[in-house]
Amino acid sequence: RSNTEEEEPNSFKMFLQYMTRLLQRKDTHGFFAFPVNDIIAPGYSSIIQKPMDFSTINGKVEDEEYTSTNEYKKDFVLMCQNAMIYNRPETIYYKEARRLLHSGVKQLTKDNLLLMKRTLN
Ligand SMILES: CC(=O)c1cc(-c2ccccn2)c2ncccn12
Repeated sequence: RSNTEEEEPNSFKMFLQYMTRLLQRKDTHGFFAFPVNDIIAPGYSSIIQKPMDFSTINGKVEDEEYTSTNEYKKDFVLMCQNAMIYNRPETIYYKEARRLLHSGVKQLTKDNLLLMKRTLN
């Protein structure tokens, strides 16, 4: 390659950035855009051991902390499950998390990922 890896964004990174855009579009209220804080969610930091949100996921993609789609998928599922642990089932946060989880996991299935990779190359 003419220039070094650092200068040319690698295709895996671009793939994860594309996937995150697709998933984040489903979060229409933006509830999952930033870390949940204890002011809007009392006691959150003592109930949820491993918080996760899209801004953190985007940061990890940027810093190339994901070496596989499985690691990436784990953080997405963690983000949704946290919301289904902290929030009661009748809340909009719980319902949005469940919807996001189901549609996101479907999008991250093996064959869809393969399809996505093919179309991006
Ligand atoms: C994701 C989540 O659990 C969440 C996001 C939010 C949220 C996120 C942005 C704006 C307003 N609320 C929230 N508020 C109270 C309790 C829980 N939450």
